[in-house]
Amino acid sequence: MKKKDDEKKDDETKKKDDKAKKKTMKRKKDDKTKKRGLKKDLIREDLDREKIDLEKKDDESIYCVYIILLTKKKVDEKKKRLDNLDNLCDKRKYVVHNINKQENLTLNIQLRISISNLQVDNVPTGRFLLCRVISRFVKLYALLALVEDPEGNVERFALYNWTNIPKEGQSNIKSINQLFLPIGTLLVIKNISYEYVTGNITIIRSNNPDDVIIVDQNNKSFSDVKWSTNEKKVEIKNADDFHRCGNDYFSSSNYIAANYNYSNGIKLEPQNVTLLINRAETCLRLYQFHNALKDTEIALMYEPNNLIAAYRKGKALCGLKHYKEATNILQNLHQRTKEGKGRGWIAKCDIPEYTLLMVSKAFKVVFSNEVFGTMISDTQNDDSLVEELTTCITLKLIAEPYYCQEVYQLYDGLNLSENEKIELINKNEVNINLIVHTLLHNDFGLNYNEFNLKTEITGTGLCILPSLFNHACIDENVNHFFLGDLIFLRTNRPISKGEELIINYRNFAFCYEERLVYLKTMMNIDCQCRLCKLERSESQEIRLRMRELLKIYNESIKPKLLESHNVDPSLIKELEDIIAKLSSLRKEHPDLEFNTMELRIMLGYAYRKSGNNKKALSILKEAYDLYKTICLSQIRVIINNILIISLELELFEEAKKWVDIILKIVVEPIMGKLEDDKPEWRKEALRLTEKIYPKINSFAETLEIV
Ligand SMILES: C[S@@+](CC[C@H](N)C(=O)[O-])C[C@H]1O[C@@H](n2cnc3c(N)ncnc32)[C@H](O)[C@@H]1O
Repeated sequence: MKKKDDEKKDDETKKKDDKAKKKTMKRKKDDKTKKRGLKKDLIREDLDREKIDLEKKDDESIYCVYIILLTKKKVDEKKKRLDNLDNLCDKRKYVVHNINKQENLTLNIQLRISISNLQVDNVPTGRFLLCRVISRFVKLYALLALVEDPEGNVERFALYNWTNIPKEGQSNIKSINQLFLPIGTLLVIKNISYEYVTGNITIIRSNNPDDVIIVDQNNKSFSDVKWSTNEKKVEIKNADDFHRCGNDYFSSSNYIAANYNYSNGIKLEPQNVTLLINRAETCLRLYQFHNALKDTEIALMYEPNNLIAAYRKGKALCGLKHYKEATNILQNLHQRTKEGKGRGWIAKCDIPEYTLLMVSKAFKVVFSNEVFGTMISDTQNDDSLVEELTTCITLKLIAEPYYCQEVYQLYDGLNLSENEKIELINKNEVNINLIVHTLLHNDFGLNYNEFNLKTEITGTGLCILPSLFNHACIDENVNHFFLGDLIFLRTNRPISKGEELIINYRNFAFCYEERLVYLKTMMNIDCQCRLCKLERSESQEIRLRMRELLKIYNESIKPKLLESHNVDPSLIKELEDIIAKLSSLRKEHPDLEFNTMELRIMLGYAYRKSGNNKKALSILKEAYDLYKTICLSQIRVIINNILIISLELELFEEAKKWVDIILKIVVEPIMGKLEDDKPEWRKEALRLTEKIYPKINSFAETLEIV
């Protein structure tokens, strides 16, 4: 019975509990509905009002609604302002509050520090950074944005310890979408710490909101400060300007600023493939693989055969660890390029003759007089020069490892897999093997060992952008020329849009076998120039015959001519005979008949030695006419000899004409096309040759040209 009573009691209690539970649930439901109603009301109200008084609300969720609301209202505007940090940031919307007080700005402008003077891991005491926000802030582990200083330096900026839930009773709180932190906000930051985030990526970090002063728009404290980008902004008008500006930042390794400029260009020309693939490269370097992938995919939509876009897409996929997809793309790319030349320069528009394409400062050069303590150069010294260059570059990379990426991006001939290469590039590790191989394929001789010219300083150097030019043994359309450690690249004829820009790596003797050793064995070049094609197509018999004739010249004629005081006329006869035979073997292609070039110079020398200067002169002039459009380096030797003989024959007017010809050959790659009808060019040109080819100046002095 007791048991039954107890059970009854339990039932009643249970019923009461259930009733209470139901009541609580209903109340909760009502609360929720009320809150929803409140939110709806707020949304409705806010749609009508531009500003709401956030400080009055204390419920975090209401702030969230506010942000969503703003997002809805400004969705179009925000789409336009696609920020590159978007992919990294937390997509939930935050309201972040500044809890510091606006300070009275009595800062001494002398204590302002520029971004370029910040040093990693060194807090500059007493100094402050004046900067302005140039990108939207995003909330990641901190609040992140880009800032620029008055000098135009751009850097990442992270604000730590800013609360996103305001504490009760706090005044002076602001949300990131309200009064401060939009693009253009002027900030003063004290106690700045400058750090590496990963690799060589740096960031300005502020740990204490009290160190950040948001300069009121009406505050005139910094009204005298000139902002370099204000001036730039006036100048920048179109996508090309942004492109150029982006490239400038890119070459100084400021990938954030480069990205920012490319993005501005893309806003103006969304279908500009070059801008898209350039921005993709900046994203890759900033480890923003998602963004890089997006850009390359858009670029490939417009230009499905764009190899660079495909290559960068492969790299982005690697970065995202989609290895299978990346391998497919890169293998396909390898297939498409393996018979080609790899990267190179292609004309994007018609380029007129004598256009200066590039003046590039060498990454590093070494000169023969630095290495050997002498001005005299010879072939044995070439290896020592390259060794010295290897040492210098290695030391430079040890001291400044962030330069590794610049050097390692060049072709190295090591056949590393894409991943291995990317890993090496990302590590910034000094790798001697890679440096040696990179130099092997990219070093530039500063002066070639020319026929008996032993008075010039030679040298060798590594140049980054010029290293992307491919080679042709003849018909190169770009000439390159060194002045100190600057390399000048100038077109030597009009170039049409789409044509490849080509240089001649080495103007050495045009003997096929000799060239083949250099091209195939050393440089891994399967040259398809007119000359190489012709030589490949010639029969074995013709080749053997040529070799035989050249052997006779080298072994039994040349040494005798050089050594003997009196030239035996039969030697001259023999030499003429060989020249005639060699020419007849190429009679169908007289313009590609280079085997006789040295022989013709030697014939002129022989006639001069035997006292027949007139004959010597006519032989050399004939040689000049044959090769003047093709072989620049040897042409200088021919003209030198013509000049010497003309002076000996006292043909002064003629000699002056030849001084003009050689002056132009030497200085036009640097100065551009010289106009005959403006005689003042001679003075300028001779000032230049004094430094680079003083031999001409001694001729000019003898002839009293200046
Ligand atoms: C100085 S790099 C030139 C840029 C290189 N194409 C790249 O992708 O970085 C020299 C290398 O380019 C390639 N190259 C240059 N000219 C070439 C040509 N005419 N034919 C084939 N490959 C060439 C060879 O692999 C050579 O070792």
